Amino acid sequence: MRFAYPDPVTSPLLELRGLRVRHHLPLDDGGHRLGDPAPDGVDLAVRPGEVVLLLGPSGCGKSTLALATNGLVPHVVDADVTGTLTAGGHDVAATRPPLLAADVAMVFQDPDAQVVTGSVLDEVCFAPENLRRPPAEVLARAEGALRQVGLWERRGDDPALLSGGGRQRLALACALAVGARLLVLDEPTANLDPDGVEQFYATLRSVTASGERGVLLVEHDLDAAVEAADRVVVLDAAGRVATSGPVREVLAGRAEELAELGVWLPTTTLAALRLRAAGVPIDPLPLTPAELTGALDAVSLPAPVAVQEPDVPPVDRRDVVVSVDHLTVRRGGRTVLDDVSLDVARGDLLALVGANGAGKTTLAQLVAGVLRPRRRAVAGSVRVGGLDPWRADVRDLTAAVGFVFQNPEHQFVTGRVDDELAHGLRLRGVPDGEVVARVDDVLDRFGLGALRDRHPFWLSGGQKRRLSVGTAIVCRPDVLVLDEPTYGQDRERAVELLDLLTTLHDDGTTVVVVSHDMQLVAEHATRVVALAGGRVVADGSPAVLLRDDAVLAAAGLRTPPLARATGALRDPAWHAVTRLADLPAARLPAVHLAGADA
Ligand SMILES: Nc1ncnc2c1ncn2[C@@H]1O[C@H](COP(=O)(O)OP(=O)(O)OP(=O)(O)O)[C@@H](O)[C@H]1O
Ligand SMILES: Nc1ncnc2c1ncn2[C@@H]1O[C@H](COP(=O)(O)OP(=O)(O)OP(=O)(O)O)[C@@H](O)[C@H]1O
Repeated sequence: MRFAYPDPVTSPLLELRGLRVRHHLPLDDGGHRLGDPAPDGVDLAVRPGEVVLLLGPSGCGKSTLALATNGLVPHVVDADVTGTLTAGGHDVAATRPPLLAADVAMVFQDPDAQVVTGSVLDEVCFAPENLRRPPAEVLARAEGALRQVGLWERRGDDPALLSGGGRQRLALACALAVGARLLVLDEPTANLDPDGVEQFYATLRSVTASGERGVLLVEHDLDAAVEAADRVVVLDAAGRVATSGPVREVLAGRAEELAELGVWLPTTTLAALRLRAAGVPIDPLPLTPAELTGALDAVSLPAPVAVQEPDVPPVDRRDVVVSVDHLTVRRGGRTVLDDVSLDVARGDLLALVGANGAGKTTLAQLVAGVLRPRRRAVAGSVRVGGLDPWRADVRDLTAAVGFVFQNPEHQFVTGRVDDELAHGLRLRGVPDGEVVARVDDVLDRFGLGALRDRHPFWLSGGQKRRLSVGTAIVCRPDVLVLDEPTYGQDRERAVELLDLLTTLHDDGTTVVVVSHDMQLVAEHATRVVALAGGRVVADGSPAVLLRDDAVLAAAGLRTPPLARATGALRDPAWHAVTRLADLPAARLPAVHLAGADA
């Protein structure tokens, strides 16, 4: 018998057998105890030319698995790892992370975690230089990668001065420039605008087209991912493989099962599930808007439940809680807000939308007083609940306005989850008994009770996000400003979070939320303001605005998936349907399919 060498063309680029990871949780005496396993006994393979999508509820071990592929777990993050793991042809357990760098390129869930240099171009050159590629090749690779993600024009800038989406694009460019055969991407589109998401998937297709490279993709937002992925592996809450197989077979074929696990499904699949439950015969389930249009055109449809007011009533001046008056702001030598005037009325649930770098975060932070500009850099003014947020005392300000950062780690100031929640209340002198009651309530609502003594940095991405929202709502401010609050969340948690925001809003809190998720905006916002190049380019009702192609194009946005599907239907009665809640839902199935039930 001849010895068979592994075939470099067809043998997997990544192969896990029985991978089990238990984090080391430090104890006060300097020792550690072991956390629960996540992932737990996972088998998975990525072959050349394939995009494999890894799904599962928050905390099930997706990021840990991703970090294990290049040895960061356990070489940098302490953990017990069992099972076997081969990546890019290396036995990872026996290889130090730097030696894997040429063959395994990674984009972390938190793009800030990987920035090491002072300029965008240097950042992209860094890895290929370290791999000792010739200078001309390094530059050519860097230019190619930066053009692919739309950052070539900003190559001279400091990465710290990019917007959140800009930093995410940079992290992707760095991974591409390495030229590794295996790419491991952990939520790479979470901060990208819809154009960026489209570009990202086009890039992914070109990366795998030659059949030599493969991708492991951890992603919550499936509306775009379904068209690019070949196979799916779904983990359950305990970190075990719940199901795996070709995308269509798993996401459409086992949709009900996945919804029950709390895993995202494409919006169109969710819509079809709801319609099926209301007696509309749709089989098989669609994965894309075009497939949903086709399925609905083939059956006779009941009337939709049109419940959304198409027009936003004019703002009543007596009820203005946030007022932005002719605000112009310069940052890093650029005008990032340009004569913005905006009144937010009590009771608005306002979504601030726009392309990466449009100025959303800057505006949100100025309103919340998190960013206090230098006099020379700003013209115009902001008032929140009668206060000037740039000069007000912090204690007064936290009662008026709460803020949730785009990157949750930017706001943690204590060493324990429960202290983090109590911090703002103690600062304001709230009595101890009430602090305990309010903290327990938030821990409970966000499923963080078992993690109350954990250091905030040792949480999963989704758990950090929930904690950051918790710290803002525990103070019960009149106005709550949130920058991308659902990124990194599984479906169940995102729905819960939005239900909670809707409840707070119904109870009288004014909510301003920055979001790239147009479906989420369609479902929950009562008003949408679109920014482009630092200017307000549209202000109105989601039902109207999110269908207006001219406005969406001007703001670099896209029609949300459900509106895209219904807008193309032959039956015009359905053209106004933008939300899952607009669908007839006579008999909702046991699984809670969306948080927007009217
Ligand atoms: N550095 C760490 N130290 C200790 N425990 C950790 C650390 N990072 C993650 N964990 C824990 O390990 C488990 C798996 O976390 P992981 O980040 O892999 O989950 P995930 O599936 O990526 O979640 P999410 O979708 O919320 O990002 C969680 O229970 C988390 O609290
Ligand atoms: N600290 C800073 N110093 C200088 N310029 C900055 C700073 N932070 C952001 N900018 C620049 O201001 C502009 C607007 O950034 P901002 O973060 O407000 O955009 P955004 O609309 O929130 O984008 P994203 O969707 O990517 O989060 C961008 O050109 C960005 O590069």
